Amino acid sequence: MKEGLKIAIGADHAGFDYKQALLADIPADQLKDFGTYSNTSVDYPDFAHPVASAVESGECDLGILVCGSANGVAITANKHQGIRAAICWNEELAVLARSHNNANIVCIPARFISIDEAKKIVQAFFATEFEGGRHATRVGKISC
Ligand SMILES: O=C(CO)[C@H](O)[C@H](O)[C@H](O)COP(=O)(O)O
Repeated sequence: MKEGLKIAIGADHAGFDYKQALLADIPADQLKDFGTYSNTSVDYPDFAHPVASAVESGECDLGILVCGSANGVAITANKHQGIRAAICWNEELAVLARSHNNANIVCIPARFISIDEAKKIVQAFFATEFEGGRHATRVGKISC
């Protein structure tokens, strides 16, 4: 984990166990956990919006969102103007999300990958820098 990086994390009940496993790899002083805090059924927008707001405001540098398919949290997070949330189900997609799309939130499909895969995806996401160049031109055209 890059020193000084501040990470926001959130999940619904379907992503709770994965969120807890991911917490173990992030220093507590670099982390803000927006919940949920149990396996009790909840609504994913209630956790995706706070994570997206924290990254959008600059309170946090990058975000992690976890739900069953990653669709719900990604759809919700991408409603925020300053957010580029990417669904990643392998490491290569995580690298491309950062290097080509300057994604600032990684969305994990907990019901479709293993916890070990999720950990590798998050590490790859954090370890990759945006390439800029031609990709910056394209990312600049995303916001309407
Ligand atoms: O948004 C989703 C579906 O695209 C997430 O995967 C949720 O985690 C899922 O809908 C939760 O489903 P449940 O049957 O209420 O556990």
